[in-house]
Amino acid sequence: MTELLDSSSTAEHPTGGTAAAQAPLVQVRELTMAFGDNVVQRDLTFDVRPGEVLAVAGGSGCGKSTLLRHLIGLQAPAKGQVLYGKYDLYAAQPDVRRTLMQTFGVAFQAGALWSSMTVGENMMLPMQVFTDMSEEQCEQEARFKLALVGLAGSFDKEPAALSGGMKKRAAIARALALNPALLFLDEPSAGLDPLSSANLDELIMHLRDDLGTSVVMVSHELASIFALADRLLFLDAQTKTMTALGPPRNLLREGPEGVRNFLRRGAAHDGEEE
Ligand SMILES: Nc1ncnc2c1ncn2[C@@H]1O[C@H](COP(=O)(O)OP(=O)(O)OP(=O)(O)O)[C@@H](O)[C@H]1O
Repeated sequence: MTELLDSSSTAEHPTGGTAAAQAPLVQVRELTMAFGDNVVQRDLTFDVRPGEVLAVAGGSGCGKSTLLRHLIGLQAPAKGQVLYGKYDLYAAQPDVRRTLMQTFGVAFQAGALWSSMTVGENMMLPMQVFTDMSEEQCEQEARFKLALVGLAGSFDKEPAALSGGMKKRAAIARALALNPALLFLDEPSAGLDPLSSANLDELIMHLRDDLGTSVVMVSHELASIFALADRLLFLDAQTKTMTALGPPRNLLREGPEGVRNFLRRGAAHDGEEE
């Protein structure tokens, strides 16, 4: 497995200190993921660092979405651990696990808004369920989060009235409801036009650079990977394990051949010379 050094790992970071010096938010250790006897990926070991965008890429069916499901507590490992601080997400007591799961936000492809509620009500729901904030505070916070993602005027709208790009932004705003240090996104820009996709990239950059939010993002969009990702985790469908981890530009130059071939398709977007 190629692990290339991250030249930015000692840079000053908005969360304070340096990204490399801080304890990882998530430690994945020798994780094997399977459906019955069908092993999807084995022996995955990596960290999610504070304040980084970690992109997860690889060929179709290699297990990217399955990995996200393991990271957020939806699917137990066949082997190995997903650690949040000192806690193993799958061995923790139910109350600890519930608390851990409130430390991250999730905006998945299928994570559409509830159509029976307005956008604002959708935003307020997690706050009403998980905090003791008053109705007024929830509304204030929901309006703030919508403004953060550029949807200040959408509080009273029905989800059906939003465009594809706006729905994705709204899903991210809802994932931010409890001010998570970590956000999981599954193909955030899939199906968006280039302009909406670039706007979404900017939003993710803003979350990382200005709020210090860590983002783990499954993405097929090479332009987004080069624009956003501090590191790329590459899952190989053939060998069924990770074959590279590092900054995308480093992997483009020095990664294993399969990873270089994968990234080369996107280098043109980035003006990257080989
Ligand atoms: N519920 C399930 N039951 C059995 N096998 C599954 C299930 N979900 C996914 N798989 C299999 O696990 C493997 C990984 O699927 P996954 O959706 O995680 O891949 P992916 O990398 O996200 O794919 P894509 O890029 O096409 O979205 C695939 O072979 C898939 O067929």
